[in-house]
Amino acid sequence: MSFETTATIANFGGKLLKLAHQSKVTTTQMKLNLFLPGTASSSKPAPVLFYLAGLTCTGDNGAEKGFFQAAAAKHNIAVVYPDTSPRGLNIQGEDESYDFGSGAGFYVDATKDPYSKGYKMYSYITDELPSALFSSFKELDGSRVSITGHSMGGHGALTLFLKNPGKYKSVSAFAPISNPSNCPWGQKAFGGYFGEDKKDQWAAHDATELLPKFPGDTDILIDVGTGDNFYKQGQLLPENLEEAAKKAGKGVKVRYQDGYDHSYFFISTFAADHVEHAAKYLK
Ligand SMILES: N[C@@H](CCC(=O)N[C@@H](CS)C(=O)NCC(=O)O)C(=O)O
Repeated sequence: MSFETTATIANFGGKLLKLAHQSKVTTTQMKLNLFLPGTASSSKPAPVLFYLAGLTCTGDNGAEKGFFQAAAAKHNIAVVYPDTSPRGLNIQGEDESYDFGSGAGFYVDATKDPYSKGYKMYSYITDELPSALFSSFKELDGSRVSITGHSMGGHGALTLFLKNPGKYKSVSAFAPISNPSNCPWGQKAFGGYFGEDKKDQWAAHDATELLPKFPGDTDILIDVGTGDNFYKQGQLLPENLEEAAKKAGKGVKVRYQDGYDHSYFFISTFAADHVEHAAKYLK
């Protein structure tokens, strides 16, 4: 599957590519950004960090405001910034709310009509997109891949890692939705994408439920700002994940960052730490 490169932007000694391609699973054109460090070549392919963005975002937010490329260039890591949902499926109501439909795919494969038509972000991110990228860009090393994300994308990073042991070398998250079955954002999304089958379908995409079932130990880095209004409103629930980790004897380090909010000012402050966390496992 071939990509169209719509822009090539010099950045931190490497380049940021703006890409578009046709997706079979979403049935739409999908856009994304790809940062290639200057050192990456077909003879020395770079390991890859996926950054999954949050509600209302596209692949541009992280690339423009996350400040990942500076640290990624230093560690010779490529960064992939996918979109957060299909665009333009013309499902009725798809564009009506900021936390469901467009910009809010939740990194799941919807099973409920009408969203089951193309809201397949789980298959897109875990399978179709990496296969397409690794066959098109020989500068990428598809055997060394890590994942991180913010908010809804933090939920995506955690659940994709926990559901696919061995696929990702490491995971970290910024202000992740850590227990979606128990917060308003998650309940709205899972109800709309899966229906009411909480025991199977909801639990299968909930980091707090998945963590105890993960084979082997984990080393999960999470940052949450204490000034984050969504944290204060109970949308993120990192304590539930910490509690599950404690009970199951798994490694989860949540750093509560004093005074930081939910924005990209928070993400950019700690981006280098998350790239370094991935770099430890991508060497
Ligand atoms: N628009 C929503 C907020 C959504 C929001 O904060 N989204 C986060 C991710 S969950 C984000 O990164 N927004 C885009 C940005 O800050 O660049 C509201 O009005 O409450």
